Amino acid sequence: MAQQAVEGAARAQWASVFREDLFEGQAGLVTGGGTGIGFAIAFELLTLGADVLITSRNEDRLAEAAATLRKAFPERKVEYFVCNIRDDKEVAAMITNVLERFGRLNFVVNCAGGQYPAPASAITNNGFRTVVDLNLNGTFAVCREAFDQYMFDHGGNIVNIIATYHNGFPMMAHTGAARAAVANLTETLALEWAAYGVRVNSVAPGNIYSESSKLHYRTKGNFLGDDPIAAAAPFIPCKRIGSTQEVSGLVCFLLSPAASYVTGVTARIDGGATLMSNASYVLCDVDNYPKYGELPPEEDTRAVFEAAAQAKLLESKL
Ligand SMILES: CCCCC/C=C/C(=O)SCCNC(=O)CCNC(=O)[C@H](O)C(C)(C)COP(=O)(O)OP(=O)(O)OC[C@H]1O[C@@H](n2cnc3c(N)ncnc32)[C@H](O)[C@@H]1OP(=O)(O)O
Ligand SMILES: NC(=O)C1=CN([C@@H]2O[C@H](COP(=O)(O)OP(=O)(O)OC[C@H]3O[C@@H](n4cnc5c(N)ncnc54)[C@H](OP(=O)(O)O)[C@@H]3O)[C@@H](O)[C@H]2O)C=CC1
Repeated sequence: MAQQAVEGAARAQWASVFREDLFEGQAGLVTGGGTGIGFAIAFELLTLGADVLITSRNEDRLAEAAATLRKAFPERKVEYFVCNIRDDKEVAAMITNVLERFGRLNFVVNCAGGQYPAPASAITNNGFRTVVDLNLNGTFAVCREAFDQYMFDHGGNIVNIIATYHNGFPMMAHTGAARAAVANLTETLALEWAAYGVRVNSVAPGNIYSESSKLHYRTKGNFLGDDPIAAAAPFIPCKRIGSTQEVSGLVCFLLSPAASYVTGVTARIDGGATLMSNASYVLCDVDNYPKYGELPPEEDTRAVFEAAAQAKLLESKL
């Protein structure tokens, strides 16, 4: 969700599909909560009654996001804390800080992460290590600190945002390996921590419309122009990319009591994209697939379909 779009927007415009008091009395943490998917999750959790601390490296962006959230939710506690999740000491201090401010840590959403696109042969060892450090080691450090400092005694709920690494991840070898490892970590933690009343799940988004995803592949010289994530639409079964609100809805479900019997899963949210492995099946046109949340303007999507058709990568148009 573009932060600017929320600024000044009527709160009802972003209303959640869930019950308004779903997370009343709860408090928790969203890493990467100042931008994109993390911001949408923080926004929805606040909508549903929770107090939220957002964290990431860039203080200016965090402060701006927190100000926007406080304006939208004056009755809630919105806090921020600068933390590089690749630094173990900063992670420990960040979890301590959440507990000092809220006195509890009912949920953690690990949304901080990322990578750069490059063919495997062009990824240096240090580049690979850096991306693994961010997405795997950083996520582990946050989970373990949250457990040691609070959830061991009180139970809790963790959702890790990863990515659809399934069937390999061309141009993303580092993040594919790290995200697959987090999916496995999710299963192990779910097993070990069930006895403590802690659920641990992952959400694996496919192509999602966010400010940074638009920029993500630009260096690749993609044939479909400025928004390569959106350019994937013709090749996804539902023929569109996803919104940050759709990811947030799934996270809120997993954090809710309706998911009490769900632990250790990785839920894909990709419009069916990772099912595209059957060479004998050609995607049909789609004109009535449901939409939810902020998506690219219709004319941009149409342009993407026309460009794909012109490049003879697609027979049909939208
Ligand atoms: C179907 C699903 C589609 C999935 C699409 C996914 C979309 C998204 O994820 S959108 C979110 C995107 N947001 C981010 O990725 C933000 C976070 N990313 C980063 O901060 C960087 O990418 C980072 C993980 C590499 C960390 O950056 P930083 O700490 O600044 O790293 P260094 O500058 O110290 O570099 C370390 C190492 O990595 C090499 N490197 C960094 N960037 C690139 C690049 N663009 N191309 C090639 N190599 C890069 C860098 O050169 C260093 O290696 P050495 O040179 O060997 O030392
Ligand atoms: N958008 C998409 O299509 C997809 C996104 N994803 C993943 O979902 C997550 C959110 O993506 P999205 O919202 O689109 O992109 P963003 O770039 O907006 O989100 C990444 C967030 O992680 C934070 N972050 C990055 N590195 C660190 C670090 N070392 N320590 C703490 N925080 C850090 C960034 O803040 P700061 O720079 O201030 O540290 C930023 O808030 C990411 O993990 C992304 O890879 C997965 C699949 C698809």
